[in-house]
Amino acid sequence: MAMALRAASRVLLRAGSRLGRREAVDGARRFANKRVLVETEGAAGATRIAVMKFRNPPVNSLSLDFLTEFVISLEKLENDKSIRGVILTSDSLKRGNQTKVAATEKTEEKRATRDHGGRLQERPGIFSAGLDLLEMYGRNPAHYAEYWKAVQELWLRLYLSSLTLMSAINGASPAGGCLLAITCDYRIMADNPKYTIGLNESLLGIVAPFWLKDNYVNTIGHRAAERALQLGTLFPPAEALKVGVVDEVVPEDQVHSKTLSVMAKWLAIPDHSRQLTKTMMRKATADNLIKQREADIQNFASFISRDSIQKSLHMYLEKLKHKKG
Ligand SMILES: CCCCC/C=C\CCCC/C=C/C(=O)SCCNC(=O)CCNC(=O)[C@H](O)C(C)(C)COP(=O)(O)OP(=O)(O)OC[C@H]1O[C@@H](n2cnc3c(N)ncnc32)[C@H](O)[C@@H]1OP(=O)(O)O
Repeated sequence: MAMALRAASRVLLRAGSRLGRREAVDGARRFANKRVLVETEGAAGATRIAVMKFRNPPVNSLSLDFLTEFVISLEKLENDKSIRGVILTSDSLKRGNQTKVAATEKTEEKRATRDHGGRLQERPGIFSAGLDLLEMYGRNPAHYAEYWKAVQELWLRLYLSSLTLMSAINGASPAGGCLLAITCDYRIMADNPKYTIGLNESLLGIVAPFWLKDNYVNTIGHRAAERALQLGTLFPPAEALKVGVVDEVVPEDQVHSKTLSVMAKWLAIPDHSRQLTKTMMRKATADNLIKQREADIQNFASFISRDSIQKSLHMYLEKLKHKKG
C-alpha cells in the first residue's frame, strides 16, 4: 500500500512539473508555469478572480515559450467555472541588490538582471516589452510562421475571452505590451511618467498587423489611432488616459487594489448579458483575422524576412543595447 502511494505521488509530481505547480497559499490557490504565475483569490465555491503575473526576465518580452505558457494558463482559467475575472499584470517589482550583467554576454540568461545570489530577475517597472525581437530577427521563415501563429493565438484568446479581463499596468508597455492591455475590458495604469504605453512599431521600421490596428481603432478611435500608429507614439500615463489607451491612472501603490475594486463592479453584472455584449462588440474584428489567418502568417513571415526589415531590427536592437541609462 505504502509503495503504491509513493508510486502514485511520483506520477502526480511528474504530472505537476509538466503541467505547472499548484499549491495552497493562505487559502488562495496558485499555479505557475516558468514564465506565468497565476494566483486565484476568493473562497472555494464562490466567484473567484485570478491574477496572471508575467515573469519572463528581463523585460517580459513575448517569446514563443512565454506565449505558449500564457495560452495554457488562460485556457485553464477559462475552463475553471468558478473564475469569472482575470487581472493581467507584471511580476516585476522594484528590488534592491540588482546587477546588470555585461551587455557583451550574449545568451538570454546572461542578458537578464540578477540578484547577488545569481538568480534571474525581472527589470523593474516593465509590464511587457512587447514581442520578443529575438524571435523576429535572424531566424528562418518557418520559425517566423510558428511565432506569428502563436502571437495570433494569444490575441484571439484574449480578445474573445468570455472572462472579464483587466490589466493592471505596472510598467512600460510598448507594442505587444500594449496589445496585451488593449485586449482587456478595462485598463488601469500606474501614475509614473517613466512608464509609457502605445504601439511604437513604426519606430522599429515594422508595421502593426491589421487586426492589432483594428483593436487600437476600437479602443481609441480612428483619427487618434491613425496618428498614433504613424508616429509610433508611446503615451505617458496622463496622455494615455486622455486619448483612451487606458481607462484610469492611479498612484503606483494602488494599482492592484483599484483593479480589484473595479473588477468587483464588473462582476456584479450578470455574466450572460455581459458576455453576449462583449461578443457583439468584438466578433467582427476577430472574425476578420480568423478568416485570413494563414495569409496573415505568410504575410508576416515574408515581410519580416526582408533584408531591409531585418536591417531595421538589427539597428533597433543595437540601439537598445547601447542606450544610456
Ligand atoms: C505589411 C505586413 C505587416 C505584417 C506584420 C509585420 C510586422 C509585425 C510587427 C508586429 C508588431 C510588433 C510588435 C512588437 O511588440 S515589437 C517589440 C517592440 N518593443 C519595444 O520597442 C521595446 C523595446 N524595449 C525597450 O524600450 C526597453 O527595453 C524597455 C522595455 C523600456 C526596458 O528598458 P530597460 O529597463 O532600460 O531595459 P533595457 O532596454 O536595458 O533592456 C534589457 C534587455 O532586454 C532586451 N530587450 C528589450 N526589449 C526587448 C524585446 N522586445 N525583445 C527582446 N529583447 C528585448 C534589451 O535589448 C536588453 O538586452 P541587453 O541586456 O542584451 O542589452
